[in-house]
Amino acid sequence: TVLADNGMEVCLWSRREEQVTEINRRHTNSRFLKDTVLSEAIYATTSLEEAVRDAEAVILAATSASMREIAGKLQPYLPPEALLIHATKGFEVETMKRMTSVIAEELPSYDSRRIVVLSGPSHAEEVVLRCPTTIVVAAEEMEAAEAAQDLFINSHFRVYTNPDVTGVEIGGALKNIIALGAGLTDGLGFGDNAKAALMTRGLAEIARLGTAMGANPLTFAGLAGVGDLIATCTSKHSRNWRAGYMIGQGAALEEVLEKMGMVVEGVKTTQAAHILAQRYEVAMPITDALFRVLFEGKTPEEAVEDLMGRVRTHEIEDIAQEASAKWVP
Ligand SMILES: NC(=O)C1=CN([C@@H]2O[C@H](COP(=O)(O)OP(=O)(O)OC[C@H]3O[C@@H](n4cnc5c(N)ncnc54)[C@H](OP(=O)(O)O)[C@@H]3O)[C@@H](O)[C@H]2O)C=CC1
Ligand SMILES: O=C(CO)COP(=O)(O)O
Repeated sequence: TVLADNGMEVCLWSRREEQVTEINRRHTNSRFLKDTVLSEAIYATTSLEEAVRDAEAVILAATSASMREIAGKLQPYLPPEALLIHATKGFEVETMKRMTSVIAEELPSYDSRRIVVLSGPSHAEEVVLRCPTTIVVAAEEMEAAEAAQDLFINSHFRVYTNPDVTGVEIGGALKNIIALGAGLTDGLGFGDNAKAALMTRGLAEIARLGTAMGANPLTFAGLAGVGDLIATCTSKHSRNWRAGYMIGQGAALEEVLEKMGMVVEGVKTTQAAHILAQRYEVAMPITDALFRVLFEGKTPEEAVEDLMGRVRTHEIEDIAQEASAKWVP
Protein backbone atom coordinates (compact mmCIF):
# COMPACT_ATOMS: atom_id res chain seq x y z
CA THR A 1 0.00 0.00 0.00
CA VAL A 2 2.80 2.41 0.89
CA LEU A 3 4.63 1.69 -2.37
CA ALA A 4 1.45 1.96 -4.42
CA ASP A 5 0.75 5.31 -2.72
CA ASN A 6 4.24 6.34 -3.86
CA GLY A 7 3.30 5.71 -7.49
CA MET A 8 4.85 2.27 -7.88
CA GLU A 9 3.43 -0.78 -9.55
CA VAL A 10 3.43 -3.54 -6.94
CA CYS A 11 3.30 -7.26 -7.60
CA LEU A 12 2.54 -9.59 -4.66
CA TRP A 13 3.63 -13.20 -4.80
CA SER A 14 1.56 -15.86 -3.03
CA ARG A 15 1.50 -19.62 -3.33
CA ARG A 16 -2.30 -19.57 -3.02
CA GLU A 17 -4.25 -19.35 -6.25
CA GLU A 18 -7.48 -18.28 -4.51
CA GLN A 19 -5.72 -15.39 -2.76
CA VAL A 20 -4.14 -14.22 -6.01
CA THR A 21 -7.52 -14.32 -7.77
CA GLU A 22 -9.17 -12.38 -4.94
CA ILE A 23 -6.50 -9.67 -4.98
CA ASN A 24 -6.66 -9.29 -8.76
CA ARG A 25 -10.45 -9.43 -9.13
CA ARG A 26 -11.76 -7.80 -5.95
CA HIS A 27 -8.71 -5.85 -4.75
CA THR A 28 -9.09 -7.33 -1.28
CA ASN A 29 -7.02 -9.71 0.85
CA SER A 30 -9.78 -10.77 3.24
CA ARG A 31 -7.83 -13.45 5.13
CA PHE A 32 -5.30 -10.93 6.45
CA LEU A 33 -6.78 -7.43 6.03
CA LYS A 34 -10.52 -7.45 6.48
CA ASP A 35 -12.43 -4.35 5.27
CA THR A 36 -9.44 -3.04 3.30
CA VAL A 37 -9.65 -2.18 -0.37
CA LEU A 38 -6.23 -2.42 -1.98
CA SER A 39 -4.92 -0.02 -4.60
CA GLU A 40 -5.44 -1.05 -8.22
CA ALA A 41 -1.68 -0.60 -8.64
CA ILE A 42 -1.29 -3.81 -6.60
CA TYR A 43 -1.66 -7.11 -8.41
CA ALA A 44 -0.73 -10.66 -7.49
CA THR A 45 0.69 -13.79 -9.05
CA THR A 46 1.61 -17.34 -8.07
CA SER A 47 4.69 -17.12 -10.30
CA LEU A 48 7.78 -15.92 -8.44
CA GLU A 49 9.55 -15.42 -11.76
CA GLU A 50 6.78 -13.07 -12.95
CA ALA A 51 6.64 -11.28 -9.59
CA VAL A 52 10.28 -10.20 -9.66
CA ARG A 53 10.79 -9.75 -13.41
CA ASP A 54 12.30 -6.27 -14.05
CA ALA A 55 11.73 -5.38 -10.39
CA GLU A 56 13.45 -2.29 -9.02
CA ALA A 57 13.06 -3.72 -5.50
CA VAL A 58 12.16 -7.13 -4.10
CA ILE A 59 10.69 -7.28 -0.60
CA LEU A 60 10.73 -10.54 1.37
CA ALA A 61 8.07 -10.40 4.07
CA ALA A 62 7.05 -13.98 4.84
CA THR A 63 7.88 -15.85 8.05
CA SER A 64 11.38 -16.47 9.42
CA ALA A 65 10.78 -20.23 9.10
CA SER A 66 10.24 -19.87 5.33
CA MET A 67 13.02 -17.35 4.59
CA ARG A 68 15.63 -19.87 3.43
CA GLU A 69 13.19 -21.70 1.17
CA ILE A 70 11.88 -18.48 -0.41
CA ALA A 71 15.31 -16.86 -0.83
CA GLY A 72 16.51 -20.09 -2.46
CA LYS A 73 13.57 -20.07 -4.88
CA LEU A 74 14.26 -16.44 -5.70
CA GLN A 75 17.90 -17.09 -6.58
CA PRO A 76 17.47 -17.82 -10.34
CA TYR A 77 15.12 -14.89 -10.93
CA LEU A 78 16.41 -11.98 -8.83
CA PRO A 79 17.40 -9.11 -11.15
CA PRO A 80 21.02 -8.30 -10.16
CA GLU A 81 20.36 -4.57 -9.86
CA ALA A 82 17.19 -4.94 -7.74
CA LEU A 83 17.26 -3.64 -4.19
CA LEU A 84 16.65 -6.54 -1.79
CA ILE A 85 14.70 -5.68 1.35
CA HIS A 86 13.33 -7.94 4.06
CA ALA A 87 10.77 -7.22 6.78
CA THR A 88 10.84 -10.50 8.71
CA LYS A 89 11.29 -10.49 12.49
CA GLY A 90 12.94 -13.65 13.72
CA PHE A 91 15.90 -16.03 13.55
CA GLU A 92 16.31 -19.28 11.65
CA VAL A 93 15.79 -21.45 14.71
CA GLU A 94 17.78 -24.45 13.43
CA THR A 95 20.96 -22.37 12.95
CA MET A 96 20.31 -19.26 15.14
CA LYS A 97 21.13 -17.16 12.10
CA ARG A 98 19.72 -13.71 11.44
CA MET A 99 17.62 -13.22 8.32
CA THR A 100 20.26 -11.27 6.37
CA SER A 101 22.71 -14.16 6.87
CA VAL A 102 20.15 -16.68 5.62
CA ILE A 103 19.41 -14.51 2.56
CA ALA A 104 23.11 -13.98 1.85
CA GLU A 105 23.74 -17.73 1.97
CA GLU A 106 20.91 -18.47 -0.46
CA LEU A 107 21.81 -15.61 -2.82
CA PRO A 108 25.61 -15.87 -3.00
CA SER A 109 25.92 -13.74 -6.14
CA TYR A 110 24.06 -10.79 -4.56
CA ASP A 111 26.24 -8.24 -2.72
CA SER A 112 25.20 -8.92 0.88
CA ARG A 113 26.18 -5.40 1.95
CA ARG A 114 23.17 -4.21 -0.07
CA ILE A 115 20.60 -6.38 1.76
CA VAL A 116 18.26 -4.04 3.63
CA VAL A 117 16.26 -4.85 6.75
CA LEU A 118 13.08 -2.86 7.29
CA SER A 119 11.79 -2.93 10.86
CA GLY A 120 10.04 -0.90 13.54
CA PRO A 121 6.61 -0.34 15.10
CA SER A 122 4.43 -1.04 12.11
CA HIS A 123 1.25 -3.09 12.36
CA ALA A 124 -0.08 -3.81 8.88
CA GLU A 125 -3.64 -3.09 10.02
CA GLU A 126 -2.71 0.55 10.72
CA VAL A 127 -0.37 1.02 7.74
CA VAL A 128 -3.18 0.20 5.27
CA LEU A 129 -5.33 2.85 6.99
CA ARG A 130 -2.47 5.32 6.44
CA CYS A 131 -2.10 6.02 10.16
CA PRO A 132 1.22 7.82 10.81
CA THR A 133 3.95 5.20 11.07
CA THR A 134 7.73 5.42 11.52
CA ILE A 135 10.19 2.67 10.69
CA VAL A 136 13.92 2.16 10.22
CA VAL A 137 15.88 0.65 7.33
CA ALA A 138 19.39 -0.72 7.85
CA ALA A 139 22.05 -1.98 5.47
CA GLU A 140 25.82 -2.26 5.61
CA GLU A 141 25.96 -0.11 2.49
CA MET A 142 24.33 3.21 3.36
CA GLU A 143 23.31 3.91 -0.27
CA ALA A 144 21.16 0.76 -0.18
CA ALA A 145 19.44 1.87 3.04
CA GLU A 146 18.88 5.31 1.52
CA ALA A 147 17.45 3.79 -1.66
CA ALA A 148 14.95 1.85 0.51
CA GLN A 149 14.18 5.06 2.41
CA ASP A 150 13.45 6.80 -0.90
CA LEU A 151 11.11 4.03 -2.02
CA PHE A 152 8.97 3.97 1.11
CA ILE A 153 8.98 7.44 2.64
CA ASN A 154 5.83 9.55 2.34
CA SER A 155 3.63 11.81 4.45
CA HIS A 156 2.16 8.96 6.52
CA PHE A 157 5.14 6.56 6.48
CA ARG A 158 8.36 8.09 7.75
CA VAL A 159 11.55 6.10 7.26
CA TYR A 160 14.86 6.52 9.11
CA THR A 161 18.19 4.90 8.19
CA ASN A 162 20.61 3.10 10.52
CA PRO A 163 23.90 1.34 9.63
CA ASP A 164 23.40 -1.26 12.40
CA VAL A 165 21.89 -4.27 10.58
CA THR A 166 22.58 -6.60 13.52
CA GLY A 167 20.86 -4.33 16.05
CA VAL A 168 17.82 -3.64 13.86
CA GLU A 169 17.31 -7.36 13.17
CA ILE A 170 17.84 -8.40 16.79
CA GLY A 171 15.55 -5.66 18.15
CA GLY A 172 12.73 -6.65 15.77
CA ALA A 173 13.07 -10.33 16.60
CA LEU A 174 13.52 -10.19 20.38
CA LYS A 175 10.71 -7.74 21.13
CA ASN A 176 8.29 -10.53 20.20
CA ILE A 177 9.46 -12.55 23.22
CA ILE A 178 8.70 -9.63 25.52
CA ALA A 179 5.32 -9.07 23.81
CA LEU A 180 4.42 -12.69 24.58
CA GLY A 181 5.39 -11.99 28.20
CA ALA A 182 3.35 -8.77 28.28
CA GLY A 183 0.30 -10.65 27.00
CA LEU A 184 0.91 -13.32 29.58
CA THR A 185 0.95 -10.85 32.50
CA ASP A 186 -2.23 -9.24 31.15
CA GLY A 187 -3.78 -12.70 30.86
CA LEU A 188 -2.87 -13.35 34.48
CA GLY A 189 -4.75 -10.19 35.41
CA PHE A 190 -1.75 -8.11 36.48
CA GLY A 191 -1.72 -4.39 35.84
CA ASP A 192 0.33 -1.63 34.27
CA ASN A 193 3.19 -1.98 36.75
CA ALA A 194 3.89 -5.55 35.67
CA LYS A 195 3.76 -4.66 32.00
CA ALA A 196 6.05 -1.66 32.44
CA ALA A 197 8.46 -3.86 34.37
CA LEU A 198 8.52 -6.48 31.64
CA MET A 199 9.02 -3.94 28.89
CA THR A 200 11.81 -2.12 30.71
CA ARG A 201 13.71 -5.16 31.94
CA GLY A 202 12.92 -6.87 28.63
CA LEU A 203 14.63 -4.05 26.78
CA ALA A 204 17.64 -4.47 29.08
CA GLU A 205 18.02 -8.11 28.12
CA ILE A 206 17.43 -7.42 24.41
CA ALA A 207 20.23 -4.86 24.54
CA ARG A 208 22.45 -7.23 26.52
CA LEU A 209 22.24 -10.04 23.95
CA GLY A 210 22.27 -7.61 21.03
CA THR A 211 25.42 -5.90 22.27
CA ALA A 212 27.14 -9.26 22.79
CA MET A 213 26.22 -10.16 19.18
CA GLY A 214 27.79 -6.97 17.83
CA ALA A 215 24.92 -4.46 17.79
CA ASN A 216 25.14 -0.81 18.77
CA PRO A 217 23.29 -0.57 22.11
CA LEU A 218 21.83 2.78 21.03
CA THR A 219 19.85 1.01 18.27
CA PHE A 220 17.70 -0.50 21.04
CA ALA A 221 16.66 3.00 22.13
CA GLY A 222 15.33 3.51 18.60
CA LEU A 223 12.40 2.37 16.48
CA ALA A 224 13.55 -1.24 16.08
CA GLY A 225 14.06 -1.48 19.85
CA VAL A 226 11.93 0.41 22.31
CA GLY A 227 9.64 1.67 19.50
CA ASP A 228 8.56 -1.77 18.36
CA LEU A 229 8.52 -3.01 21.95
CA ILE A 230 5.93 -0.39 22.87
CA ALA A 231 3.78 -1.07 19.79
CA THR A 232 3.83 -4.83 20.19
CA CYS A 233 3.42 -5.05 23.97
CA THR A 234 0.48 -2.63 24.06
CA SER A 235 -1.39 -3.37 20.85
CA LYS A 236 -4.59 -5.26 20.24
CA HIS A 237 -3.19 -6.08 16.79
CA SER A 238 -0.19 -7.97 18.12
CA ARG A 239 -0.33 -11.71 17.57
CA ASN A 240 2.48 -12.19 20.09
CA TRP A 241 0.61 -10.25 22.76
CA ARG A 242 -2.62 -12.13 22.02
CA ALA A 243 -0.88 -15.51 22.14
CA GLY A 244 0.70 -14.58 25.50
CA TYR A 245 -2.67 -13.41 26.81
CA MET A 246 -4.31 -16.76 26.03
CA ILE A 247 -1.44 -18.64 27.69
CA GLY A 248 -1.77 -16.38 30.75
CA GLN A 249 -5.45 -17.35 30.83
CA GLY A 250 -4.50 -21.01 30.94
CA ALA A 251 -4.53 -22.13 27.29
CA ALA A 252 -1.92 -24.60 26.00
CA LEU A 253 0.62 -23.41 23.41
CA GLU A 254 -0.55 -25.81 20.65
CA GLU A 255 -4.16 -24.71 21.11
CA VAL A 256 -3.13 -21.03 20.95
CA LEU A 257 -1.07 -21.43 17.77
CA GLU A 258 -3.91 -23.30 16.10
CA LYS A 259 -6.38 -20.55 17.01
CA MET A 260 -4.10 -17.75 15.77
CA GLY A 261 -3.82 -19.02 12.17
CA MET A 262 -1.01 -16.51 11.65
CA VAL A 263 2.63 -16.55 12.57
CA VAL A 264 3.56 -15.94 16.24
CA GLU A 265 7.27 -15.35 15.69
CA GLY A 266 8.01 -14.92 19.41
CA VAL A 267 7.58 -18.65 20.09
CA LYS A 268 10.47 -19.78 17.87
CA THR A 269 12.44 -16.67 18.80
CA THR A 270 12.19 -17.64 22.49
CA GLN A 271 13.85 -20.97 21.60
CA ALA A 272 16.56 -19.23 19.59
CA ALA A 273 17.26 -16.53 22.18
CA HIS A 274 17.37 -19.10 25.01
CA ILE A 275 20.23 -20.86 23.19
CA LEU A 276 21.94 -17.63 22.06
CA ALA A 277 21.93 -16.35 25.66
CA GLN A 278 23.88 -19.46 26.70
CA ARG A 279 26.22 -19.20 23.73
CA TYR A 280 27.03 -15.53 24.42
CA GLU A 281 26.90 -16.01 28.21
CA VAL A 282 24.43 -13.22 28.87
CA ALA A 283 21.61 -13.21 31.41
CA MET A 284 18.11 -13.23 29.87
CA PRO A 285 15.84 -14.05 32.81
CA ILE A 286 12.55 -13.06 31.13
CA THR A 287 13.36 -15.09 28.02
CA ASP A 288 14.35 -18.05 30.18
CA ALA A 289 11.17 -17.80 32.24
CA LEU A 290 9.06 -17.73 29.08
CA PHE A 291 11.02 -20.65 27.63
CA ARG A 292 10.12 -22.71 30.69
CA VAL A 293 6.44 -21.83 30.36
CA LEU A 294 6.29 -22.51 26.62
CA PHE A 295 8.42 -25.65 26.45
CA GLU A 296 8.97 -27.10 29.91
CA GLY A 297 5.53 -27.08 31.48
CA LYS A 298 6.10 -24.37 34.07
CA THR A 299 2.95 -22.42 34.93
CA PRO A 300 2.87 -18.67 34.22
CA GLU A 301 2.37 -18.05 37.95
CA GLU A 302 5.51 -20.04 38.84
CA ALA A 303 7.49 -18.14 36.18
CA VAL A 304 6.45 -14.79 37.66
CA GLU A 305 7.38 -16.00 41.14
CA ASP A 306 10.84 -17.05 39.86
CA LEU A 307 11.42 -13.68 38.19
CA MET A 308 10.37 -11.68 41.24
CA GLY A 309 12.47 -13.86 43.54
CA ARG A 310 15.74 -13.50 41.65
CA VAL A 311 18.83 -12.34 43.48
CA ARG A 312 18.84 -8.55 43.95
CA THR A 313 20.90 -6.55 41.49
CA HIS A 314 21.56 -3.02 40.18
CA GLU A 315 19.80 -1.43 37.24
CA ILE A 316 22.32 0.16 34.87
CA GLU A 317 25.04 -1.85 33.20
CA ASP A 318 28.44 -0.24 32.56
CA ILE A 319 29.03 -2.56 29.66
CA ALA A 320 26.28 -0.89 27.58
CA GLN A 321 27.83 2.56 27.91
CA GLU A 322 31.28 1.26 27.01
CA ALA A 323 30.00 -0.71 24.00
CA SER A 324 28.08 2.26 22.65
CA ALA A 325 31.13 4.52 22.82
CA LYS A 326 33.24 1.92 20.99
CA TRP A 327 30.74 0.76 18.34
CA VAL A 328 31.70 1.22 14.67
CA PRO A 329 29.48 0.30 11.69
N1 LIG B 1 1.81 -8.23 10.43
C1 LIG B 1 2.53 -7.16 10.76
O1 LIG B 1 2.01 -6.07 11.08
C2 LIG B 1 4.03 -7.23 10.74
C3 LIG B 1 4.72 -8.42 10.51
N2 LIG B 1 6.07 -8.42 10.50
C4 LIG B 1 6.85 -9.62 10.26
O2 LIG B 1 6.58 -10.10 8.94
C5 LIG B 1 6.68 -11.52 8.91
C6 LIG B 1 5.38 -12.08 8.32
O3 LIG B 1 4.34 -11.67 9.16
P1 LIG B 1 2.82 -11.68 8.70
O4 LIG B 1 2.66 -11.41 7.26
O5 LIG B 1 2.09 -10.84 9.63
O6 LIG B 1 2.49 -13.24 8.96
P2 LIG B 1 1.20 -14.05 8.55
O7 LIG B 1 1.21 -15.31 9.32
O8 LIG B 1 0.02 -13.16 8.59
O9 LIG B 1 1.49 -14.41 7.00
C7 LIG B 1 2.62 -15.16 6.66
C8 LIG B 1 2.67 -15.21 5.16
O10 LIG B 1 3.86 -15.91 4.77
C9 LIG B 1 3.50 -16.87 3.79
N3 LIG B 1 4.39 -18.02 3.82
C10 LIG B 1 4.77 -18.73 4.90
N4 LIG B 1 5.56 -19.75 4.51
C11 LIG B 1 5.69 -19.66 3.16
C12 LIG B 1 6.38 -20.42 2.19
N5 LIG B 1 7.13 -21.47 2.52
N6 LIG B 1 6.25 -20.05 0.88
C13 LIG B 1 5.50 -19.00 0.54
N7 LIG B 1 4.82 -18.23 1.43
C14 LIG B 1 4.92 -18.58 2.72
C15 LIG B 1 2.10 -17.29 4.16
O11 LIG B 1 1.50 -17.86 3.04
P3 LIG B 1 0.40 -19.02 3.18
O12 LIG B 1 -0.86 -18.31 3.52
O13 LIG B 1 0.39 -19.61 1.82
O14 LIG B 1 0.87 -19.94 4.26
C16 LIG B 1 1.48 -15.95 4.56
O15 LIG B 1 1.05 -15.24 3.43
C17 LIG B 1 6.93 -11.96 10.36
O16 LIG B 1 8.31 -12.17 10.53
C18 LIG B 1 6.47 -10.77 11.19
O17 LIG B 1 7.14 -10.68 12.42
C19 LIG B 1 6.76 -7.27 10.64
C20 LIG B 1 6.12 -6.09 10.86
C21 LIG B 1 4.72 -6.00 10.96
O1 LIG C 1 6.11 -6.64 14.47
C1 LIG C 1 4.96 -6.28 14.49
C2 LIG C 1 4.59 -4.85 14.56
O2 LIG C 1 5.68 -3.99 14.44
C3 LIG C 1 3.88 -7.31 14.47
O3 LIG C 1 3.81 -7.88 15.73
P1 LIG C 1 2.98 -9.24 15.95
O4 LIG C 1 3.68 -10.29 15.14
O5 LIG C 1 3.03 -9.48 17.41
O6 LIG C 1 1.58 -9.01 15.45
